[in-house]
Amino acid sequence: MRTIAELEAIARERMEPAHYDYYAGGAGEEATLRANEEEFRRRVLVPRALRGVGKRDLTVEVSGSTMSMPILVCPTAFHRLAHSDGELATAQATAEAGTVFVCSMASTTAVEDVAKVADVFWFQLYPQSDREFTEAVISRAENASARALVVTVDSAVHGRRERDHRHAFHDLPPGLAAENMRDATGRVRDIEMPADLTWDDLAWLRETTKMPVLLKGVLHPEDARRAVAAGIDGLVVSNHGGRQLDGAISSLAALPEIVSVVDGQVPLILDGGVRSGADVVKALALGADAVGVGRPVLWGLAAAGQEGVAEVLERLREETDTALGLCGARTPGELTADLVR
Ligand SMILES: Cc1cc2nc3c(=O)[nH]c(=O)nc-3n(C[C@H](O)[C@H](O)[C@H](O)COP(=O)(O)O)c2cc1C
Ligand SMILES: O=C(O)C(=O)c1ccccc1
Repeated sequence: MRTIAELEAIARERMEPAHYDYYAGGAGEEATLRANEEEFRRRVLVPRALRGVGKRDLTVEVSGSTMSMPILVCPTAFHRLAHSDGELATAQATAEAGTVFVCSMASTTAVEDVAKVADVFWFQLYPQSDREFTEAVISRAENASARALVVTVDSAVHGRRERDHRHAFHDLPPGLAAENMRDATGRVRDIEMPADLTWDDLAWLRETTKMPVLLKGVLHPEDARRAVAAGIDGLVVSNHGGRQLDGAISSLAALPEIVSVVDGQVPLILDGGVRSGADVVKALALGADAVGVGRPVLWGLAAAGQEGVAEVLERLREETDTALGLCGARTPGELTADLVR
């Protein structure tokens, strides 16, 4: 079984440089991109002995979806840049791993096709200024039986990504399109970053769907408090993998204050920089209910399609199981903050 770093090296060789850099890169000087991983290195685990952990059980339930491990696949755009099977390969490997695939609004495969291979999947949304169109996209996801709606709120404007400017990467190659952005006439719309969106729109969004609604990209504890007050069903603590505000706090550093305000009222998912089972255990011990992985899955996909995604997820599962046992826990729920320094 290859390491994530080995799969990334293969992905880098196989991909167009512009596409590799689109995946790998972050905003600005990429300080936040680096900080996500660095914060995991800075924190260490203090393992526990003689706890009789027996056989571990990694299963968790988040927002009504059961996952075989506390790791889900983050929404990431344009999987067909990595591999011709695109999101179908990712969704199928994730379903076979027994966890949740979050389908990006910017997927190069229609959500209806993702639904054919994924039993339990969620859908990520950038609300568009055209409410009718936004409602149509939500209906498509809901009719395709997506189990939750993840509304990304860290993207009022597009982050400045220097690598994309350097390569002049703006458009998908011919033949690929953001398939969830087709309107009734079949025309593909550009995805707008929702600059005018406010908490008022959220109330509207909340009423347009029966799916649980999670907010993705919350870092300020006051926003977490507001989201809970607004009846939001869950939060993803995230800085978008360092791709939006360079200089933003790392997601792991932001977690403890959010855990403290949310106080167990809604589930918390953390993403950004999770690269090992020990990272998963650190995030859970500090109060996340599950973590998301973005780039590692893309490296697996680019290196070896569905098999590569399966490899990444199985490695993370085994490492998480090992780290959990060595920390003296039988289940994710048994992890406590005192295990992290
Ligand atoms: C290539 C790429 C595309 C992404 N596209 C989306 C997207 O369409 N919607 C979204 O909410 N987040 C998107 N993200 C952010 C991820 O959901 C996630 O927050 C981030 O990748 C987690 O960090 P990690 O890559 O270090 O695991 C994207 C990230 C990457 C790397
Ligand atoms: O690249 C991204 O991080 C992202 O979220 C996005 C947003 C709009 C279209 C495609 C991807």
